[in-house]
Amino acid sequence: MRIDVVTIFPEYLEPLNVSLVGKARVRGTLDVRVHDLREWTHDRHNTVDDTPYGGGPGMVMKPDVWGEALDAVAASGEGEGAPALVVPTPSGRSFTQELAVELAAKPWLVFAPARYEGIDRRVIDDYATRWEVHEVSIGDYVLAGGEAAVLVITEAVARLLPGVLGNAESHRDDSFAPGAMADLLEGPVYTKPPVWRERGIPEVLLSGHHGRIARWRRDEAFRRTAAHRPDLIERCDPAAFDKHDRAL
Ligand SMILES: COc1cc(COC(=O)c2cn[nH]c2)cc(-c2cccnc2)c1
Repeated sequence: MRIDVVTIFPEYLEPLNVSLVGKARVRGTLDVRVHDLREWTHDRHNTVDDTPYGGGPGMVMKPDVWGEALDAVAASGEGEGAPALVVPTPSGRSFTQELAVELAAKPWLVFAPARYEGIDRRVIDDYATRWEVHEVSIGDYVLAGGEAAVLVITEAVARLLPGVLGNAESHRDDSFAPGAMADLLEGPVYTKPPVWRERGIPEVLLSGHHGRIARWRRDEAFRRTAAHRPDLIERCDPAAFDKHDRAL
């Protein structure tokens, strides 16, 4: 997968050089290119924003600068097919594991994190005639810029790419992974030492009885989900629980 990010804060994307995404880049599984939007300005102050038509607070990012930048990114990928443009915004489609899976199947993502009040609408309207466009929200709050959202989306997508997660970290039983049972939150996890600050481990986990352990984990996940995200319970398919139990 190729990922391009156009931003006025390239240093904000430094975390893409470390950990999971960093290793995937070294291995060649991911080709990540970060571009400074100001490269495509032509004035002395490298201006990327201007006052909003219709008045109102804040500034809007200029369409001409974004257009030149995205055209340059497009030109650098001639023959690689059209990318999907991903614009993090509070007014976008909620980013979920399902959308992460959808984006992980794309060969090329171009991220356009905005600052200020956003990007002139005509940029998205123009690119939507040539590229797939995903306006994506990572949550119901307003950030000063979309760069943090690019880090979140990139990590959630990268870990789904083949070979990116080591054997130790498996996403097979991910919370939110498509599939009725897996829409539960993760239950509690434990590791050595067996006693820590006078706290032991739930007996069932030491029993070696895999069926009982799986049922206990399912029940704990259900309990946690009911407490923190009852909305996810409604999406579960009871038949999947029976199937899960029958497989124990
Ligand atoms: C593309 O337009 C944007 C993008 C962003 C940055 O992304 C987020 O905040 C976000 C992404 N998921 N959840 C939050 C911020 C605004 C904005 C809106 C109103 C006032 N101030 C700023 C507009």
